[in-house]
Amino acid sequence: MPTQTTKLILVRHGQSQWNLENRFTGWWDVDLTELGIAEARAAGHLLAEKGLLPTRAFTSVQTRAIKTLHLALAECDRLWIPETKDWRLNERHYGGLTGLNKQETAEKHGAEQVHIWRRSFDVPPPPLETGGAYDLSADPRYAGIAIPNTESLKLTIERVLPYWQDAIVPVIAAGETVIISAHGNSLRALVKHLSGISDDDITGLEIPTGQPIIYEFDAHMQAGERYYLKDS
Ligand SMILES: O=C(O)[C@@H](CO)OP(=O)(O)O
Repeated sequence: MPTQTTKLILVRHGQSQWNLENRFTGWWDVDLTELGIAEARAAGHLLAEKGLLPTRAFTSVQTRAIKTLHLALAECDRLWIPETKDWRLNERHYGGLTGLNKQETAEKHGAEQVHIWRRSFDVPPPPLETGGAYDLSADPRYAGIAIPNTESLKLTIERVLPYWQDAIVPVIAAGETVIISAHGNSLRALVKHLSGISDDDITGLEIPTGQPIIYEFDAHMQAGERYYLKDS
Protein backbone atom coordinates (compact mmCIF):
# COMPACT_ATOMS: atom_id res chain seq x y z
CA MET A 1 0.00 0.00 0.00
CA PRO A 2 1.43 3.43 -0.82
CA THR A 3 2.30 5.50 2.21
CA GLN A 4 0.26 8.66 2.30
CA THR A 5 1.74 11.75 3.87
CA THR A 6 0.23 15.15 4.47
CA LYS A 7 2.49 18.16 4.50
CA LEU A 8 2.44 21.06 6.93
CA ILE A 9 4.10 24.37 6.05
CA LEU A 10 5.31 26.70 8.82
CA VAL A 11 6.48 30.17 7.92
CA ARG A 12 7.72 32.94 10.20
CA HIS A 13 6.70 36.41 9.00
CA GLY A 14 9.20 38.38 6.93
CA GLN A 15 11.41 41.00 8.57
CA SER A 16 9.34 43.50 10.57
CA GLN A 17 10.10 47.15 11.27
CA TRP A 18 11.07 46.29 14.83
CA ASN A 19 13.19 43.30 13.77
CA LEU A 20 15.09 45.89 11.75
CA GLU A 21 15.24 48.36 14.66
CA ASN A 22 16.21 45.53 17.08
CA ARG A 23 13.30 46.21 19.45
CA PHE A 24 11.35 43.73 21.61
CA THR A 25 8.06 43.31 19.76
CA GLY A 26 5.80 40.57 21.10
CA TRP A 27 2.13 41.51 20.71
CA TRP A 28 2.83 45.01 19.40
CA ASP A 29 1.51 45.24 15.86
CA VAL A 30 4.37 46.34 13.64
CA ASP A 31 4.40 46.10 9.86
CA LEU A 32 6.77 44.37 7.43
CA THR A 33 9.78 46.19 5.99
CA GLU A 34 10.55 46.19 2.25
CA LEU A 35 12.88 43.25 2.92
CA GLY A 36 10.10 41.50 4.86
CA ILE A 37 7.73 41.92 1.91
CA ALA A 38 10.37 40.47 -0.42
CA GLU A 39 10.95 37.53 1.95
CA ALA A 40 7.23 36.77 2.08
CA ARG A 41 6.95 36.86 -1.71
CA ALA A 42 10.01 34.62 -2.03
CA ALA A 43 8.40 32.11 0.36
CA GLY A 44 5.31 31.96 -1.88
CA HIS A 45 7.45 31.72 -4.98
CA LEU A 46 9.24 28.73 -3.47
CA LEU A 47 5.91 27.04 -2.69
CA ALA A 48 4.86 27.50 -6.33
CA GLU A 49 8.23 26.30 -7.64
CA LYS A 50 8.11 23.15 -5.50
CA GLY A 51 4.44 22.55 -6.32
CA LEU A 52 3.56 22.60 -2.62
CA LEU A 53 0.24 24.42 -2.71
CA PRO A 54 -1.59 25.06 0.57
CA THR A 55 -5.31 24.33 0.78
CA ARG A 56 -5.94 25.83 4.27
CA ALA A 57 -4.27 28.69 6.11
CA PHE A 58 -3.90 29.67 9.76
CA THR A 59 -2.32 32.85 11.07
CA SER A 60 -2.21 35.12 14.10
CA VAL A 61 -4.10 38.40 14.46
CA GLN A 62 -0.90 40.38 13.90
CA THR A 63 -0.35 42.35 10.71
CA ARG A 64 3.15 41.07 9.98
CA ALA A 65 2.02 37.42 9.93
CA ILE A 66 -1.23 38.12 8.06
CA LYS A 67 0.56 40.15 5.36
CA THR A 68 3.26 37.50 5.03
CA LEU A 69 0.56 34.90 4.49
CA HIS A 70 -1.22 36.99 1.88
CA LEU A 71 1.93 37.94 -0.01
CA ALA A 72 3.05 34.30 -0.07
CA LEU A 73 -0.36 33.00 -1.13
CA ALA A 74 -0.58 35.63 -3.88
CA GLU A 75 2.72 34.35 -5.31
CA CYS A 76 1.43 30.78 -5.57
CA ASP A 77 -2.06 31.82 -6.69
CA ARG A 78 -3.74 30.59 -3.49
CA LEU A 79 -5.23 33.77 -2.03
CA TRP A 80 -8.63 32.10 -2.33
CA ILE A 81 -8.09 29.31 0.22
CA PRO A 82 -9.94 29.43 3.56
CA GLU A 83 -7.95 31.15 6.29
CA THR A 84 -8.39 31.37 10.04
CA LYS A 85 -6.87 34.03 12.28
CA ASP A 86 -6.44 33.40 15.97
CA TRP A 87 -4.61 35.26 18.76
CA ARG A 88 -3.27 31.96 20.06
CA LEU A 89 -0.79 31.98 17.17
CA ASN A 90 0.46 35.46 18.19
CA GLU A 91 4.08 36.10 19.09
CA ARG A 92 4.88 35.55 22.78
CA HIS A 93 4.00 38.65 24.81
CA TYR A 94 7.18 40.52 25.71
CA GLY A 95 5.71 42.23 28.79
CA GLY A 96 7.50 45.32 30.06
CA LEU A 97 10.29 44.88 27.50
CA THR A 98 7.91 45.69 24.62
CA GLY A 99 9.25 48.57 22.52
CA LEU A 100 12.71 48.64 24.13
CA ASN A 101 15.86 48.29 22.07
CA LYS A 102 17.50 44.88 22.66
CA GLN A 103 21.06 46.23 22.59
CA GLU A 104 20.30 49.12 24.97
CA THR A 105 18.48 46.72 27.32
CA ALA A 106 21.55 44.42 27.31
CA GLU A 107 23.77 47.41 28.17
CA LYS A 108 21.45 48.31 31.05
CA HIS A 109 20.66 44.87 32.51
CA GLY A 110 23.54 42.76 31.15
CA ALA A 111 23.64 40.43 28.15
CA GLU A 112 23.06 37.39 30.35
CA GLN A 113 19.83 38.74 31.82
CA VAL A 114 18.56 39.70 28.36
CA HIS A 115 19.42 36.22 27.08
CA ILE A 116 17.38 34.74 29.95
CA TRP A 117 14.41 36.96 29.08
CA ARG A 118 14.71 36.14 25.39
CA ARG A 119 15.50 32.45 25.41
CA SER A 120 14.93 30.83 28.80
CA PHE A 121 12.13 28.28 28.77
CA ASP A 122 10.13 29.49 31.72
CA VAL A 123 11.35 32.88 32.95
CA PRO A 124 8.89 35.53 31.75
CA PRO A 125 10.08 39.11 31.17
CA PRO A 126 8.85 41.72 33.69
CA PRO A 127 5.12 42.40 33.25
CA LEU A 128 3.77 45.22 31.11
CA GLU A 129 2.31 48.01 33.20
CA THR A 130 -1.37 48.68 32.62
CA GLY A 131 -2.22 51.95 30.96
CA GLY A 132 1.21 52.41 29.36
CA ALA A 133 2.02 53.08 25.70
CA TYR A 134 1.88 49.39 24.78
CA ASP A 135 -1.29 48.46 26.68
CA LEU A 136 -3.55 46.61 24.24
CA SER A 137 -6.69 46.43 26.35
CA ALA A 138 -8.54 48.91 24.12
CA ASP A 139 -7.58 47.09 20.90
CA PRO A 140 -10.83 45.68 19.43
CA ARG A 141 -9.11 42.57 18.09
CA TYR A 142 -8.60 41.44 21.70
CA ALA A 143 -12.12 42.17 22.93
CA GLY A 144 -13.17 39.43 25.34
CA ILE A 145 -9.66 37.94 25.56
CA ALA A 146 -7.64 37.86 28.79
CA ILE A 147 -4.57 39.60 27.33
CA PRO A 148 -1.41 38.39 29.10
CA ASN A 149 0.91 41.02 30.59
CA THR A 150 4.00 38.89 29.86
CA GLU A 151 4.76 35.39 28.57
CA SER A 152 7.66 32.95 28.75
CA LEU A 153 8.02 30.31 26.03
CA LYS A 154 6.36 27.89 28.47
CA LEU A 155 3.32 30.16 28.79
CA THR A 156 3.26 30.63 25.01
CA ILE A 157 3.20 26.84 24.55
CA GLU A 158 0.26 26.64 26.98
CA ARG A 159 -1.94 28.61 24.55
CA VAL A 160 -0.41 27.54 21.20
CA LEU A 161 -0.62 23.77 21.74
CA PRO A 162 -4.31 23.49 22.70
CA TYR A 163 -5.13 25.56 19.59
CA TRP A 164 -2.89 23.32 17.47
CA GLN A 165 -4.60 20.18 18.81
CA ASP A 166 -8.16 21.45 18.60
CA ALA A 167 -8.18 23.60 15.47
CA ILE A 168 -5.28 22.56 13.23
CA VAL A 169 -4.60 18.83 13.78
CA PRO A 170 -8.11 17.78 12.61
CA VAL A 171 -7.64 19.77 9.39
CA ILE A 172 -4.30 18.10 8.64
CA ALA A 173 -5.79 14.72 9.56
CA ALA A 174 -8.52 15.40 6.97
CA GLY A 175 -5.80 15.58 4.31
CA GLU A 176 -5.53 19.35 3.86
CA THR A 177 -2.17 20.97 3.12
CA VAL A 178 -1.99 23.53 5.92
CA ILE A 179 0.17 26.65 5.99
CA ILE A 180 0.70 28.42 9.32
CA SER A 181 2.08 31.95 9.11
CA ALA A 182 3.17 32.96 12.59
CA HIS A 183 6.04 34.21 14.74
CA GLY A 184 9.47 33.25 16.05
CA ASN A 185 8.21 32.04 19.42
CA SER A 186 4.76 30.69 18.55
CA LEU A 187 6.54 28.60 15.90
CA ARG A 188 9.26 27.55 18.37
CA ALA A 189 6.39 26.29 20.54
CA LEU A 190 5.10 24.15 17.66
CA VAL A 191 8.51 22.93 16.51
CA LYS A 192 9.41 21.99 20.11
CA HIS A 193 6.29 19.84 20.26
CA LEU A 194 6.53 18.32 16.78
CA SER A 195 10.26 17.57 16.89
CA GLY A 196 10.28 16.51 20.55
CA ILE A 197 12.90 19.10 21.56
CA SER A 198 13.71 19.31 25.28
CA ASP A 199 13.12 22.41 27.45
CA ASP A 200 16.91 22.91 27.55
CA ASP A 201 17.60 22.44 23.86
CA ILE A 202 14.81 24.69 22.59
CA THR A 203 16.76 27.71 23.87
CA GLY A 204 19.22 27.20 21.00
CA LEU A 205 16.66 26.99 18.18
CA GLU A 206 16.18 30.06 16.00
CA ILE A 207 13.50 30.26 13.30
CA PRO A 208 14.54 32.40 10.31
CA THR A 209 12.11 34.88 8.74
CA GLY A 210 10.25 33.94 5.56
CA GLN A 211 11.76 30.46 5.23
CA PRO A 212 9.14 27.68 4.85
CA ILE A 213 9.67 24.72 7.21
CA ILE A 214 8.00 21.45 6.30
CA TYR A 215 6.72 18.51 8.34
CA GLU A 216 5.22 15.41 6.76
CA PHE A 217 2.59 13.52 8.74
CA ASP A 218 1.77 9.85 8.29
CA ALA A 219 -1.74 8.40 8.51
CA HIS A 220 -1.38 8.22 12.31
CA MET A 221 -0.54 11.93 12.46
CA GLN A 222 3.06 11.20 13.41
CA ALA A 223 5.36 14.00 12.27
CA GLY A 224 8.53 13.10 10.39
CA GLU A 225 11.80 15.06 10.43
CA ARG A 226 11.40 18.77 9.79
CA TYR A 227 13.21 20.32 6.87
CA TYR A 228 13.46 23.59 5.01
CA LEU A 229 11.59 23.62 1.71
CA LYS A 230 14.56 25.32 0.03
CA ASP A 231 16.70 22.24 0.81
CA SER A 232 14.28 19.67 -0.61
O1 LIG B 1 10.85 40.75 19.57
C1 LIG B 1 10.17 39.71 19.46
O2 LIG B 1 8.96 39.67 19.66
C2 LIG B 1 10.88 38.40 19.10
C3 LIG B 1 10.78 38.09 17.64
O3 LIG B 1 11.29 39.07 16.82
O4 LIG B 1 12.22 38.52 19.45
P1 LIG B 1 13.13 37.39 20.11
O5 LIG B 1 14.14 37.01 19.06
O6 LIG B 1 13.79 38.08 21.27
O7 LIG B 1 12.29 36.23 20.54
